Order: sequence, then structure tokens, then C-alpha cells
Amino acid sequence: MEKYNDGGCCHQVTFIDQDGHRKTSTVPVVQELARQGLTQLPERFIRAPSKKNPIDDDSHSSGVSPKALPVINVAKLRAKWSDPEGRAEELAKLASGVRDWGLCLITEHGISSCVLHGVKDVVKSFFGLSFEEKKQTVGSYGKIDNMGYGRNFVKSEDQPLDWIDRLTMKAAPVGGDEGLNVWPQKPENFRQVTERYVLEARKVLDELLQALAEALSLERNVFVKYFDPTNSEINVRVNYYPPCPRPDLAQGITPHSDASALTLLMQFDATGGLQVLRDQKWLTLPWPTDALLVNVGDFLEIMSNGRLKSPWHRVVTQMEVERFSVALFYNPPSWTEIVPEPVEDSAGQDGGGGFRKVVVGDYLKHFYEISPTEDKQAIMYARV
Ligand SMILES: O=C(O)CCC(=O)C(=O)O
Ligand SMILES: [Fe+2]
Repeated sequence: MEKYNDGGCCHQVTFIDQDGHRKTSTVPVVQELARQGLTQLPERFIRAPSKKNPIDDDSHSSGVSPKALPVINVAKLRAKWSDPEGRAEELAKLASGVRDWGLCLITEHGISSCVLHGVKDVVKSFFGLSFEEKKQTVGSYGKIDNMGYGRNFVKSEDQPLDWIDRLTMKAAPVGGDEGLNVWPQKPENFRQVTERYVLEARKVLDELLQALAEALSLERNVFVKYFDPTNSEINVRVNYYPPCPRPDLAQGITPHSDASALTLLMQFDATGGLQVLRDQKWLTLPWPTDALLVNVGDFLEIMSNGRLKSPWHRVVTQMEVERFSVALFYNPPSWTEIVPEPVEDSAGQDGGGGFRKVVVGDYLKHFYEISPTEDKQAIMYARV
């Protein structure tokens, strides 16, 4: 086995083990490993493929024609008076597409390319810093789950690690980070640029929540009513996937659904990492770099009483390619009680039903306690 040297560059992680004990461990910084130009994968990253989760499934990229993935023109959804017919068509596409996939690509959303490029620039500038500079400029916290630079989804000492470095910030509510230094101080404009994006993205997410309700023939505000401008939560997570020596053995992000209502994703520098499980096959999404992607999270599955389903997805690594994504997780305030929209008795399994009311904070606690799981288990908590 090729020796690697982590050069003392480690992330500290804190986790609760299976016996309920609080443990602290260290994990190597993937970016630093990749910089060494390894030809083999360090053992801690080797994932034994299981039947449920084959890593290198040749069938994964076949069978998805870009046309099959719904692409929603948000400007058309806004054209209530100027083009009601075009809008109705777009709503129908949204309903069938998101019912089918749990996600869609969005175009003409109105978030300026200047704002999007700004995010890309500050993210790349942060990851361009040395490890020491990164550590100096932002904290990494066990206190607030998943915040700061470098925390991974680590649950035990012997679990295979994802080939990823992360930076997570609480962008809303204001003060939700409890005053900790979760925003990088370098580059200086990191926070300002990201908050501008969050502000614009939030408008689009609210509009999509309304459009989705309408598309499902529900009252327009049934989803958006759970959000309020002051207390709703937005976490921003930057995912950095450095080039990987053995994409056949490592994973970028282990399979999961998102503990959000909606997730808005942008990616840059490369495409081709995100996969979704459909009919027991992992499919690489035909997601062009300049489009944004929206996916249903577990809370929207519960709100919609299963009419919409959060997709089970993962990220694969690539050999000579580095890829970034920025995920924005949009959630109601943690004390909110979500009451699933009733379905008619005759609706049956596919039409939805079978969910009970849950409090957002309780579900999040459960989700993070049991994740990662082999399949979509966390949401069973919200089942009747
Ligand atoms: O990198 C991606 O495309 C997806 C990231 C993701 O699934 C997540 O951050 O929850
Ligand atoms: Fe995700």
C-alpha cells in the first residue's frame, strides 16, 4: 500500500458513537492528500461496494436522456398575466417532472450571473488558501452540528470516509450561528457575496414552493406558510471534491436524502458527479454546469404527504477532475410543526398519504442521529 503523509493536516471531528459516547477523532484533509498526487487510495477512503450501493456501476450513466430530466423556466412560472397558457404548461411540467424525479433543473430564475460568479470566486479563493490559512480564517465546530470548515459525516473510527472537504455556514436566521466564527474571514467579501446569493435564492425557493403546491392542485401557500422571513433556516454547504486516484473505490458523498424542505444546488468547474437512484440504478444526472438544480428534501415529502419524494442521491468522484458544489438547504424554523396535507382516501401509495405531523427540530435530531444509513430510513420516523 502506498504511504501517504497527511502532513499534520487533519480535521477534528466529534461524534456520538453507537453506545451514546461522545468521541473525538481526526480525519485527513482530502485536498491535502490530492495535492500529493497519490496513485492509490488511502485505506480509510476505500468503500466496500454493497449490492445496494455499487460504486462503479457501469449502467449508471446510460439511459438518461437530458430531455427526461425536467428543466423548468422560472420566468414562465412568473408570467401569470402575460402568458397564462405558457405558465400552465410549465406548471404541468413541474408537477410531472418533480413527482417523477424529486428534482428539476431551473433556468431563467433571475439570479444574476454576476452573483453566481461571485460565489464561485469566493469559494475558489477560500479553497486556494493553504490549510493553515483556512484554519485561521474560519472555525470548525462540534457545538453546532456540521458548521465551519472540514467536518465530515463521521460516525465511527472505522467507517469509510467520503472523498470531500466541506465548509458549512448558517446563513439564516441572523445570529443562528450563536456568534461563532463560521464565516471565513478570507477572502474578505466571502460572507457578503454569499449572503447576497442567499437573499436572491430565497425568493426563488419561495416561488418554487408556491408553484409546486399549485402544480399539485393544492392551495398555493400550503408549503410556503411554514417559512417566515426572520426565523427560517438556511444552511449553505460548500462541497469540494478534489481529483481522486480511484473513483471506482471512493465516494464523494455517501447516499442520502436531504434534511431540508428544498435544496438549491449550483456546481462549478466540472459536472457529472451527482447521481440519483432510480429503479435500483444509479444515474448520473445530465446537469449542465451553468444550470441550477433544485431537489425535494424530506420536509417537503412530509408536508406534501408523500405526493413529492426526496430523491436518494450520492456523489461520485472523478479521476483528474475537481468539482465544487454549493448547496443551500431551506428549512422552516426548528420549532415548526409540519402537518402533512391530507390526501383523499382513494389516493393510495403513489398519490401520497401515510405521514404524521412532526416538529422540524425533532426530525433533524433524529436524522443526524441515524445518518448515514444504507437506504432511506430517516423518513420512517414521520410515517404513521
Ligand atoms: O455535490 C453535489 O452535487 C450534491 C451535494 C449534496 O448532495 C449535498 O450537499 O447534500
Ligand atoms: Fe444532498
